[in-house]
Amino acid sequence: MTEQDLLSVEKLVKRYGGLLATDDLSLSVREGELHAIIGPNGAGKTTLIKQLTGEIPSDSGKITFAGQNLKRLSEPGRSHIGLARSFQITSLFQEFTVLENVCLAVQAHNGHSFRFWKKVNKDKNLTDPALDILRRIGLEQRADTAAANLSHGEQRQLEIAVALATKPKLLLLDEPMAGMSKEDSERLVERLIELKSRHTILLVEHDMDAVFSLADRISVLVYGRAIATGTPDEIRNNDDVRQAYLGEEA
Ligand SMILES: Nc1ncnc2c1ncn2[C@@H]1O[C@H](COP(=O)(O)OP(=O)(O)OP(=O)(O)O)[C@@H](O)[C@H]1O
Repeated sequence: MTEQDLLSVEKLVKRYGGLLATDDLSLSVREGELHAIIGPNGAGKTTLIKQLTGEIPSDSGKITFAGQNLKRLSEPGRSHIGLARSFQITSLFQEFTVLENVCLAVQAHNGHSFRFWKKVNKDKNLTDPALDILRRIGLEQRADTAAANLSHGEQRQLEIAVALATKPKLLLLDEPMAGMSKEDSERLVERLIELKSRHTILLVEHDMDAVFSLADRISVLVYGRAIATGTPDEIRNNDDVRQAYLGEEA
C-alpha cells in the first residue's frame, strides 16, 4: 500500500465451497483515479465488489480504505465512511419522482429517517444538493418524473445519482452500462468523464469501449486473480491479457 492509495486489497480470499471466487487477490485504487476491473464471466468481479461493501464476508485477507482496516466495519458503516456502491434499480422508490429519490438519499445520509418523505421535495436543504447531483448526472430535466417512467438508461443514471447523494470518497459502479443501448452507454460515458474529475471510481464493466475510454488504470481478473494491472495501453498490449481474455478485440 502506498500513500496514494485510497483503497488497498491484500491477499483477499472468498471461497464458495470448493470454488475460489477471490483467490489471494491484491490490488489498489489510487486517490482520484478511475480504476476499471474487467474479466470474463465468473472471474469474481461482483464477488469482489460485495466483499468491499461488506455484503459478503471475506475468508481472509485485508481491505484498507481511507487508512482504515474494514474488517470490523458493517455495510452501513462502510457506506458512512465513504464507500458507496451504486444502488440497484430494485432499490429505487419507483413511484417517487427522480428528485424525491435523490432527496431521500441525501436525507438518509444526513442521518434522518424516511418519515417525512412527503415533504422532501420542498426542503431546500435536500433539494439543492439533490438538484446539483441531477445536473451532474444529466437527469435534471427528469426531476419531476416518477422513477417508474424513466427509460432503462435513465434508471441506471438515477442509481448513480442516489449513490452520489452519500458523498462517497470511492464510488463503486457495478456494470452501470448493463442493458443500455449504445447511445445511452455513450451518453453515460460522457457523464462519467465529468464525474471522474471529482470522484475516485472503481468500475466493473463489460463494455470495453466504455472501459478503455474511461479508465486511468485497468485490472484484469481471471479466476479470482488479477493477472495484470496497467494503463489502457499497457493492458491492450499485454500478451497474457490478450490470451486470457481480450483476444483480438483489444
Ligand atoms: N452465492 C454464490 N454461491 C456459490 N458460488 C457463487 C456465488 N456467487 C458467485 N459464485 C461463483 O463465484 C464465481 C465468481 O462469480 P462472480 O459473480 O463474482 O463473477 P463475475 O466476474 O462478476 O461474473 P459476471 O461477469 O458474469 O457478472 C463464479 O464461478 C460464480 O459461479
